[in-house]
Amino acid sequence: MAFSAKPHCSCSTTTKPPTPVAHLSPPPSLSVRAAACAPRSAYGLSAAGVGGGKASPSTVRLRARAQRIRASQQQPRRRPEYVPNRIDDPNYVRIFDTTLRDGEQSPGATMTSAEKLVVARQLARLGVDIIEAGFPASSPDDLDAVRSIAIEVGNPPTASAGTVHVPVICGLSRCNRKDIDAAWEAVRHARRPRIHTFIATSEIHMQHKLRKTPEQVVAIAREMVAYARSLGCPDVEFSPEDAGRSNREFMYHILEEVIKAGATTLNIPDTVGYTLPYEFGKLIADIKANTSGIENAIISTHCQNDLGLATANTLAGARSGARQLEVTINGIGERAGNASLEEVVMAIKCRGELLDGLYTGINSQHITLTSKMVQEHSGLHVQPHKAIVGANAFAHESGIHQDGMLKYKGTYEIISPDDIGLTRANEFGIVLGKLSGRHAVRSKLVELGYEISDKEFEDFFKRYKEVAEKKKRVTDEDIEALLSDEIFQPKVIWSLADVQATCGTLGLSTATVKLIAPDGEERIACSVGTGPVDAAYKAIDQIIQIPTVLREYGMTSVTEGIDAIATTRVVVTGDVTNNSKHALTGRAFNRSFSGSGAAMDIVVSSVRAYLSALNKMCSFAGAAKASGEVPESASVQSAE
Ligand SMILES: CC(=O)SCCNC(=O)CCNC(=O)[C@H](O)C(C)(C)COP(=O)(O)OP(=O)(O)OC[C@H]1O[C@@H](n2cnc3c(N)ncnc32)[C@H](O)[C@@H]1OP(=O)(O)O
Ligand SMILES: CC(C)C(=O)C(=O)O
Ligand SMILES: [Mg+2]
Repeated sequence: MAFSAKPHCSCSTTTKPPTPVAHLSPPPSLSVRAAACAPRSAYGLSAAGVGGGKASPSTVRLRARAQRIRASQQQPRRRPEYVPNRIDDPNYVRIFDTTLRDGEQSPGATMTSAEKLVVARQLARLGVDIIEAGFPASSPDDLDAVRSIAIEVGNPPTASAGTVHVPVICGLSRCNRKDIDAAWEAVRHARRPRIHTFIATSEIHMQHKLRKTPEQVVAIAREMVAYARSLGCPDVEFSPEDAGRSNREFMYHILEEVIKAGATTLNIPDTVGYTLPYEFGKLIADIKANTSGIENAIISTHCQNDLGLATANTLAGARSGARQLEVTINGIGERAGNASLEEVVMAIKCRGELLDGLYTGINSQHITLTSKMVQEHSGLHVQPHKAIVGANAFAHESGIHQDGMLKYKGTYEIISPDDIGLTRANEFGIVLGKLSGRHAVRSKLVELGYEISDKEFEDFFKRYKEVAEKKKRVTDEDIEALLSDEIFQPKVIWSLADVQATCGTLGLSTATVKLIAPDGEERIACSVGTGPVDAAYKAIDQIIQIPTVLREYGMTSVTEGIDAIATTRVVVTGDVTNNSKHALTGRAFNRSFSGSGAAMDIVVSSVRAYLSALNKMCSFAGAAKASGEVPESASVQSAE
C-alpha cells in the first residue's frame, strides 16, 4: 500500500486542520460562546425595539430596561466597594463560598488546617467575596484553621499596595454566646470579619430539635445578633435555618427583629433542599416585599441539593433580588451538597441578560484549578458528567457533534473552556470512540501529523471502528499503533485471514493459522509450540516455508487498561547466511527484517508483526532474485 505519512509534523502536511469559524464576539466582560450567550436585550427585544411604529408605554419600559442591561454589560465590571449591608451596584451579586464550612460537612471531606489554608488562598484568587472558613466552636482545630485563614487570607499581602482583592472571612456559630465568642476570636484578625449566626425557624425544627417556642427563638436570635455586634463585629449574617419550610409571616417577623438588632445580611437557607425553583424565587421575592427594614440588609440564598435543584433555586433567588449567593466548589456539602459555585457563576456569566444583567467578581479562569484542588483536598471527586468541571463537560464523542465542533465550536459548546481555565489536549474537545465519524477521525490523523490517501483512510477507518467497538476510548497511541499496523506495512504478499490459539497448563499450546497466499488462495496450517505465539509462528513457517530465524521479539502495551492495544515488534533473518551485500564494504552479510503489528489480542498482534517481517523478507528476496544478487534458497517459496 502506498503511503505518504508525516507523523508529528503538522507543519509539513498539505491538509491543514480546519480553521475554526470565529465565535460571535462576546460582550466586554464575557467571553462565553454561542449565540445564546451573545448580548441580547431582555425578552429578546432588538436594540431598535419591535416593529417600526409608535411604541406602547410597556414597550418603552421594556426597551429602557433592555438598554439599562446592555449598558451595564458594556461597563467595565469593577467589584463595588465592600459595605456590609449595602451594594452600590444593583447588578452586582456577592459570591459567598462555604466550601470550608458546609462543604467540609460532606461525610468524609474533613480537611486539615493546612489544607483549608491552601484552599482559602485559592478561593481568594478565584475572587469570592466572602469565605466561610469554618465553625470555630466545633473544635479548637477548626478555630485555629479559621484564625489562620483570617490572618493570612483576610489581610492584604504587605507588598500589595492595596490592589489585591481581600475577601471577607466569616465563621459560623449557633445562637449562643460560646459559639459567637469562638467565631469572633477566629475571624476578628481579618480586615473584614463576619460572624454568621443561625437558628432554626421551621415548626418541625423548633418543636423537635430546639424544643423551643417561636417566641423563644425570636428572642434568642435578636439577643445573639445584638451580642455579636456588641463584640465589635461590624458584619453579622443571620440565617433562619430551614427557611424553605418555615411559616412566611414568622419569617418576616424574625427577620425584622434581627435587622433591628444589627444583622447586615439575611441568609435564607433551603436547608433540606425541599423547595422548587419558582417556590424559592417567590420566597425571596416575598421576603423582599414584606419585611420592613429589608432595604438595610443584603438578602442571601443558601440552597441544599437534596432534589438536585440547588443551582436552579439559587438562580431563582438571585432573579428575585438576592444579592449574596452561598455556594461551594464542586457543589460539595451536607448530604447531597450545596449549589455549586462553578454552575451558579457560569450560569450568571452565560445568561446574565436573563437575570437582569447580574454579574459577579469571580475570575472564572481559576475555576478548573480550584475545582481540582478541592477534589484533591476533600477526597470528593466529581463525576465525569458534572457540569462545568467534569472530565466530559467539554468532550465530544459522537460523530455528528464532532463534525459540528470541527465546523464551528458554538454548535455544541455554550462556554469556551478558556473561560474556566481549562486547557484541552485537543482543541475541539474531540474524544474518539465507537460513535466517532470520519470527519473527527480524519481530523485526528491530521492533528497527529498524518496525511494518507482516501483509500488508505477508508481501510484505516474500518479497522478503527473494529477497535473502537471493543474499547471505551481510542487514544492517540491507539491511533498511531493502528496506523503503523494498517498503513505503514510493506507490500502485502501473505496476509492474515484467521488465527486461533489455545494455551494453558493442561497441555501443549496449539495454533491454527489461515493465510491468503500471493495467488489469492487460502492456506491453513496447524502447529504446537511452547506457547500460543510460538505455535502460531510455527504454523506460519509451515505455510510460507522460508527458512527463518526469529532474532528479536518484543511486545508493549501502548495504551492503558485491560483493553489496551498491544504492539509487537519482531526481527527475523533468513537462515541463509550472506544473503546481502554491504553497500560500503561490498562484503556479504545476513540481512535482518523487522516487522510490527498491533491488536488488542496479543497472539493476533504477534502474528501480524511476524507476517509483516516475512513480507519484507519476501519482497526483498523477490527483488534480489530478479537482480540475480541472492542465492535461490533465499527467494520466496509459497507453500503448495
Ligand atoms: C444546617 C447546618 O449546616 S447547621 C451546622 C452544622 N454543623 C455542625 O454541626 C458543626 C459540627 N458540630 C459540632 O461540632 C457539634 O455539634 C457542636 C460543637 C456544634 C455542638 O456539640 P454539642 O454541644 O455536643 O451538641 P450536639 O451537637 O449534640 O447538639 C446540638 C445542641 O445545639 C442546639 N442547637 C442546634 N442548633 C442551634 C442553634 N442554631 N442555636 C442554638 N442552639 C442550637 C441543639 O438543640 C442541641 O442542644 P441540646 O444539647 O440542648 O439538646
Ligand atoms: C447554617 C445554615 C446556613 C446551613 O448550612 C443550612 O441551613 O443549610
Ligand atoms: Mg447548609
